[in-house]
Amino acid sequence: MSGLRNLGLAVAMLAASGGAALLTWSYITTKRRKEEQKEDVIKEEQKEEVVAKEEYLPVESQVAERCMLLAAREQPQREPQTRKRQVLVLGLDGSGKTSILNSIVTNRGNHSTVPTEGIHAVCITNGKSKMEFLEVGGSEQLRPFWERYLDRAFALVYIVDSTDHGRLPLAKKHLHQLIQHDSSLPLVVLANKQDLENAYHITDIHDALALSEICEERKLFLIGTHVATDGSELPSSIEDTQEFLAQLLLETH
Ligand SMILES: Nc1nc2c(ncn2[C@@H]2O[C@H](COP(=O)(O)OP(=O)(O)OP(=O)(O)O)[C@@H](O)[C@H]2O)c(=O)[nH]1
Ligand SMILES: [Mg+2]
Repeated sequence: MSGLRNLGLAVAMLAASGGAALLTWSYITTKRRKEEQKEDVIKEEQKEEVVAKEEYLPVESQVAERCMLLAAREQPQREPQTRKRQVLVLGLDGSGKTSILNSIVTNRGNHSTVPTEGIHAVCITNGKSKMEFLEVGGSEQLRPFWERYLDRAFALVYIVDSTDHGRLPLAKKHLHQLIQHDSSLPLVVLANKQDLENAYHITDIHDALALSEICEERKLFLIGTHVATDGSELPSSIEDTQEFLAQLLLETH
């Protein structure tokens, strides 16, 4: 629109005062272009500052840093901001988020023994599709940060410890608060630790989390999972979750 306006202005000036006006106009537009370029640089710098500020929490894993470096090297051109490749992984502390992510990365049962004190990111490349999983620790101090990461995600994976009966109401409260922020974000609930004897069955988890109250328009899945303790092969439930997310990513873009 402003290009058209400039052209109209140039034609009018030419008609009125000949070639000198064209030179004047081209000088003005060159100057304006330089000013615009300068503004672009300033805007880019401001944007980077915002992105830096948005990294609220220390990145725990070196895998994440490597993943980000690789991503930066592989993609000289920035992807459009609308292209979301991130799966946000949330759930109360001890529910098994890191253990599940470690198992996906190593392709076998891989338990975590260290609570996540910030964020933990892993990058999975499957053929041409690349997906980032971002876990934010589930401790009480970190839960207020959870919702800040929702905007970047194309799906939310919410993990519950199926044996932590006493804290299911708390897990439910946080889940319902989170999904209020985005009415269409696909939700995958993993009822983890199904290997343990006292684990609630997924139908009990369905009821305890009041999943029937979640709007029908949202894609919602509930899967029973466990992480093998003996380092054996990735349980099929986790493989299915991974495949399902890859499919969701394809559908979303
Ligand atoms: N038996 C069994 N134990 C599990 C399973 N998944 C995780 N655990 C154990 O549960 C504990 C917590 O697992 P984490 O993966 O660290 O849990 P988290 O959700 O990442 O916890 P935070 O990082 O503190 O939010 C660890 O001792 C794991 O070994 C599972 O499927 N079965
Ligand atoms: Mg963790």
